[in-house]
Amino acid sequence: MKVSIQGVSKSYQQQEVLNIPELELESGKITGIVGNNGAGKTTLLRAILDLIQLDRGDIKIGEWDVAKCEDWRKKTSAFLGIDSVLNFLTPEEYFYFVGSLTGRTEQEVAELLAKYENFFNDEILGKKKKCIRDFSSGNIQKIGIVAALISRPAVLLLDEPFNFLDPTSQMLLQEMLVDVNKNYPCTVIVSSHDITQLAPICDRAVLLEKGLIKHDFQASEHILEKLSEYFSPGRRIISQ
Ligand SMILES: Nc1ncnc2c1ncn2[C@@H]1O[C@H](COP(=O)(O)OP(=O)(O)OP(=O)(O)O)[C@@H](O)[C@H]1O
Repeated sequence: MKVSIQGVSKSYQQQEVLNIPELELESGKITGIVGNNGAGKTTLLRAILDLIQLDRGDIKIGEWDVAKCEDWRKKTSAFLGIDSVLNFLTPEEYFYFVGSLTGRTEQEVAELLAKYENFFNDEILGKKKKCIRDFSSGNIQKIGIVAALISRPAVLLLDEPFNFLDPTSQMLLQEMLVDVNKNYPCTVIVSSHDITQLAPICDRAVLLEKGLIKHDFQASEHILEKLSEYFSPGRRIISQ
């Protein structure tokens, strides 16, 4: 399912933080959203999820205008950081709750969780009454990411999913994203500063700078090399 962005603008205190005349994120691709601090990555993801009111513009998921209907929500999942996880629940309670929202039985959720056993590394499930807030940041991150995968969405948005994860878990997450993208199939939109983890799995990387699309790299253009060049400290000094 594609995501279409048309004539979008958002300002805070008269400062425009997002201005995207046109952007289409193709169905079934993995798109990376990259940019320096404050570039507008989270704002873009929140706008796609209709969590902020735009000053102008339209965003569609499939044929659904996200601001005008709710149907797209059944096909869309997101992880927007560890603060967005219901941390007073145990992991199991949270997974079954999220599953119930999309009509999954406990058996279906349990089967899906078994698929992520390796990612959980025996740290998440079966911890009795331990609430999510008492887990480490990396493990809360894992809980939030897997919860977003439970509905097997047609569109998946992840904000900084590699944060807090150990190197093995980062590699497993790469495999998980490629798996959902190819096998379900799912349009994956990932914002991250971690270009070494992100670039190898991306079909495309949209680079934001001060709310504008500065570059739009395709996989054939050696995304990691281009991004490494863009983010090199030397370049920032030269351009100042
Ligand atoms: N609710 C808000 N009120 C005021 N300004 C905001 C608000 N939300 C975002 N901004 C501003 O919008 C700009 C873009 O923020 P955003 O969080 O989208 O950037 P980002 O690319 O995700 O940054 P980072 O990499 O640091 O997480 C920033 O200047 C930020 O201060």
